[in-house]
Amino acid sequence: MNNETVKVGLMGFGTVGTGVVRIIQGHQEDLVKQTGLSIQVEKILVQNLNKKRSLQVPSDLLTTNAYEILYSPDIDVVIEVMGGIHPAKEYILTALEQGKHVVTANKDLMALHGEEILSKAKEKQCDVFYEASVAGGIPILRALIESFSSDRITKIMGIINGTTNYILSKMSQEGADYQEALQEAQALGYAEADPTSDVEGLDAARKMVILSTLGFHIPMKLDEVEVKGISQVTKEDIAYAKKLGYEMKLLGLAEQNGKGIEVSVEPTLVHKSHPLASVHGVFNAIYVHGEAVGETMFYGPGAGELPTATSVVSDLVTVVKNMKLLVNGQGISSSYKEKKLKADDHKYAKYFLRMIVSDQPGVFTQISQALAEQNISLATIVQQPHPKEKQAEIIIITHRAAKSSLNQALSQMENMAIVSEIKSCYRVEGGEAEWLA
Ligand SMILES: NC(=O)C1=CN([C@@H]2O[C@H](COP(=O)(O)OP(=O)(O)OC[C@H]3O[C@@H](n4cnc5c(N)ncnc54)[C@H](OP(=O)(O)O)[C@@H]3O)[C@@H](O)[C@H]2O)C=CC1
Ligand SMILES: N[C@@H](CC=O)C(=O)O
Ligand code: NA
Repeated sequence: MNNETVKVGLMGFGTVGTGVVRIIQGHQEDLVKQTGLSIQVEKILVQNLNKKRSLQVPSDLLTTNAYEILYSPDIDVVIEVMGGIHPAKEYILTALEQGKHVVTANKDLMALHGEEILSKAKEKQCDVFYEASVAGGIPILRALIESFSSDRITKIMGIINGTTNYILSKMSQEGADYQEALQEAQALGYAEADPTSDVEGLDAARKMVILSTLGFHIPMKLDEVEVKGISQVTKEDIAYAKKLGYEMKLLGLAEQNGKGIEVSVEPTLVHKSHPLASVHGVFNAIYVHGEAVGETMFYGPGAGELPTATSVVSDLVTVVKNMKLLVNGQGISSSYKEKKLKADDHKYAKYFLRMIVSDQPGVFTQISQALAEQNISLATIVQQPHPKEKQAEIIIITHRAAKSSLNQALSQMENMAIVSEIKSCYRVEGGEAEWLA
């Protein structure tokens, strides 16, 4: 940094990188007013110098040589928006080793190697901020770190993947086809380079690692998150959910009580009276419950060029303000609480079950009995006709039950002669079950 300009090395010039350059250029006057310094993009790392780009920049700004950024004495801050683990991790660690501050949107990396990166930053008295990594444009990480620092958070529940919310909304509202909706999300720049991580829930799981680590002050690990994606969700499931007054959402859930902590990502039926049910398209929302504050909710765009870049550039502004105050690296807090994961018999939820059974007397009784034996009581049980002769479809919504009990009841029902197939089983949040109209 000279007295007037902070120089930035941008690693990645795709969806988010392009937005970062647009915002730094377009909002320069405000940035100068807020920080007292001008911000200049000095170099941009890309893979392919000849690629056609939606934003033109002088050709000497682009490079394929990361060292021109990492070892440049002029560059103060590195913004990593390339994605992936390698070489992004090595680049970030090198940047910190060189005393450069880092802003990243990389949840894959922060979920897996966040501890190592933050501890290197602390050692080097550098900042590392990653607001864009969770829920693109929503300022949720800063809210957890700063705004809730006086409270004890008990539950974080969120729609934190824009791609899957876009797909589920299109399927629910327009009856769109799964593949068609996924392709649209890809064309809009919402999906990851490999969209499997979006649709199989891994992207959301990585974000839940970040949210639960910051919210509960524990070192959460990715393999401790139970993950189920949306690729098995059918149009029938979505239609039944709607009939019963629910929306199908891919929900991330992190909950803690005296029995421990549970963190999961799974398709969930959210009752229409719950604020998360009205979050559609690429929008994300995170519901946070704190012992003192009670219920709060944060809503906004979860992906896309400018929303995500807004978070990146706001992190950059914080770095620059810290540089002026000489306090870089001082705000990094470590996980100081003991982590205890809940066993399945302490994980409670309501469930939606759909199964194909023989259409004969006594079926309801046998199914209800299998559930009652596991101490699971029913809120709703409905029989629907099934196109196959002598078969019927049963839809159940349970009251709150332990996960271990539900699993036992499911395996018992699977072995019953009257049950041909258990089609689906989803967690249910909010509302009371209603009868099918
Ligand atoms: N897209 C979104 O809405 C959001 C994305 N994120 C995260 O932001 C990051 C960036 O995402 P996004 O902008 O969508 O990704 P893109 O695929 O659009 O862009 C990636 C950019 O990085 C460059 N790049 C990739 N690998 C290398 C490498 N090894 N060496 C040099 N350059 C490389 C590419 O170069 P080239 O252009 O030459 O191919 C490209 O410019 C990811 O971590 C993503 O998870 C977070 C929130 C929202
Ligand atoms: N692929 C992600 C992008 C933002 O993190 C999503 O769809 O939410
Ligand atoms: Na965010």
